[in-house]
Amino acid sequence: MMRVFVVNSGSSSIKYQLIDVDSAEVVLAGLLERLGEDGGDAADHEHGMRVVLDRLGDEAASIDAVGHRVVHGGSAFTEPVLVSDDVVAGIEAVSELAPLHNPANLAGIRAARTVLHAVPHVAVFDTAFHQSMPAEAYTYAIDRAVAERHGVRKYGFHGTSHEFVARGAADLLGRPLDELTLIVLHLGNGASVAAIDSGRSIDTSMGLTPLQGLVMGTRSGDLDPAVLVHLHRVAGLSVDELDTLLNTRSGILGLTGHGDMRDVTDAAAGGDALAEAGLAVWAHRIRHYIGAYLAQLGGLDAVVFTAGVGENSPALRARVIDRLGHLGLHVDPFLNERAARGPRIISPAGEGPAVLVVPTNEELAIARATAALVG
Ligand SMILES: Nc1ncnc2c1ncn2[C@@H]1O[C@H](COP(=O)(O)OP(=O)(O)O)[C@@H](O)[C@H]1O
Ligand SMILES: CC(=O)OP(=O)(O)O
Ligand SMILES: [Mg+2]
Repeated sequence: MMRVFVVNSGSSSIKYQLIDVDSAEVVLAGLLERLGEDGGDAADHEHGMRVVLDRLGDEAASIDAVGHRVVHGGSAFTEPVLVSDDVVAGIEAVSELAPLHNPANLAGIRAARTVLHAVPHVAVFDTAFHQSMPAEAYTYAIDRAVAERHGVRKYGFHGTSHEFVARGAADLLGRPLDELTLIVLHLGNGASVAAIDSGRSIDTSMGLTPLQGLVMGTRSGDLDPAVLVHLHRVAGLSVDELDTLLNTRSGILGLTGHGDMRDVTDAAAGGDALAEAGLAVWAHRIRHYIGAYLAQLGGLDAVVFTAGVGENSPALRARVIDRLGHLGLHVDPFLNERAARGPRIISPAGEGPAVLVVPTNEELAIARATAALVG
């Protein structure tokens, strides 16, 4: 029986779960917030880890290994690794590619290694699953020397989720993963699409950073890169202001004034024209990627919805799929709308690709990867 303590460390929070890997049981889960702020749960990540261990009480002694979510692994990390001083240095080396995420992930790793020094630690990367993309998919068409010098290419994120969900889709369809072509829509606060051929990612919508691709809660996703130059020149926005605009004041929030998809769907249902227009842009972008990835895959067995929005909103799933009947994609209103939680098929039986809902579980996937590595 192996127990893995899973840590998802953000800049001001630590999310954690203690998971019994064999039974997939979550023994304990929690969240520390507002680290470093007045009245927050702890002064810094190391104090935070000590607070977490206090909360675990007697269960702390049962931890066999620690699994850490690391958002950016650059090109160096193609699978989960045992954390060593060299690995910490390697993660640090790619941190400038993910300034919003990696420094916080590293703070969590350092704190946890100090406080839980007797057990092995494993880093599991969001980027790893997408390292199978071919060069034509990950290459940006800019000067090669500039791109190579600065590590500028598409990396892709949410890989732990895309891989977990692809396996779940194969189980649900009762077919081997290596015979399937899948388009996975991870629609949470951050959102991305992956084209998966025979269990391998061949393209994905996020890029150098988690800003590219779909319209997200607060992130713009795709735009003409000249928008940045234009706003700098005509509006005088600085680099930091542009960064903040695109990452925190754009996306659904920027279009509708609401950051939470539940509020947007409520507002649209109540006749709010901006909410309706925002959802139209959101769905248009998703359909754009479904069409592109159908072409790249050369065939399609299933479209799979996952994460907060994808798992919980029948109305938004229908909004995406209802205009894709010409591709053979349909949702059955009864199957789509019925209250259910587990993996399920929501398309009518018959011809054409299936449409599925497969709940993601990044923490369980990290726990399993950690257990597999420390054996
Ligand atoms: N019933 C629902 N209808 C629409 N959106 C929902 C529903 N339930 C959850 N969501 C949305 O899911 C998003 C959060 O998804 P989640 O995968 O938990 O994100 P993250 O892990 O990136 O924080 C929020 O925007 C929330 O509004
Ligand atoms: C990589 C990323 O966008 O993660 P999240 O969805 O947790 O913001
Ligand atoms: Mg998420």
